[in-house]
Amino acid sequence: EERDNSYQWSLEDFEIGAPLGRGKFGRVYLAREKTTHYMVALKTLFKTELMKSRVEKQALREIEIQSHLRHPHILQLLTYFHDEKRIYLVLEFAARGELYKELKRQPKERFSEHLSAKYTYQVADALEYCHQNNVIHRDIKPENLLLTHNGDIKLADFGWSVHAPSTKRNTMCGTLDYLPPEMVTGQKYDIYVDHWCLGILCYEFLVGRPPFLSETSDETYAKIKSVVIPWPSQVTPGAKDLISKLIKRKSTDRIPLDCVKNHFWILAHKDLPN
Ligand SMILES: Cn1ncc2ncnc(NCCc3cnc(NC(=O)Nc4cccc(C(F)(F)F)c4)s3)c21
Repeated sequence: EERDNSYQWSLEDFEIGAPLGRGKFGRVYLAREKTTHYMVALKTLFKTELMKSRVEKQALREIEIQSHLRHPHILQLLTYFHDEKRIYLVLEFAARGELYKELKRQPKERFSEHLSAKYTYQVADALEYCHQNNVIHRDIKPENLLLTHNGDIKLADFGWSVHAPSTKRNTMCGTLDYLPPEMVTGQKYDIYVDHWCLGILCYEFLVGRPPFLSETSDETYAKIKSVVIPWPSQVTPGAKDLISKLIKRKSTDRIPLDCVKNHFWILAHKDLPN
């Protein structure tokens, strides 16, 4: 039977498969839509958990933001529904899973210049599209990047995204390593927070750990505010040039995303065979 847009999806429409991951608020399962056998990722969010952490508005904002974004490197929110206990996000399935697991699987837990440039390019492309739609992702890190069966990037989890500009705090403590100075000091911030995170991300791809990683969060904060980047030998001059142009204290000094996509180091490495 035809399903028009008013069709109400429910759990009965899906066969639930293996768990794909777990988060604070619920789990992600591989699932198959019964009539088309289309594979999806089904993310469950427990309403009680969302209410306890007072993030239910955020869930609605994510659904609102995600349902208007369409881009090859953004994980698509296909639809959503809820029952008395949970909200369900029906997401595009990224068959090669979480990028950070791929990073840890690498011989020296870091990517080649080719993969680092390819992934940095694809994230920049997705962020440029988000910013054109006035959306700041705010939570760019390897844990929020997924890989398709072709090995292409899907930017996921808009659970923390907001419309620019904003002063909303990233109240849930994830890793501090990706926080830019303006968010650490609670100032107003804008789309350029994503540029900072892209620089941290590119560094982590090449080195295997973020530049300000420290034993304690106080040390991490201090390093973020100092913006002193350690440069291990494997970071080539081209990569250092790009990263240094993104990890800038003054948000408006961070180069635009189209300059990232056209940077000589990106162009020299993004299309090379592995
Ligand atoms: C692991 N894995 N492997 C393959 C694969 N394919 C697709 N997806 C996967 N995983 C799910 C990726 C996500 C996409 N969007 C998300 N969105 C979210 O988690 N939102 C969210 C969370 C907590 C709190 C809030 C709230 F309420 F505060 F807003 C919102 S998670 C896959």
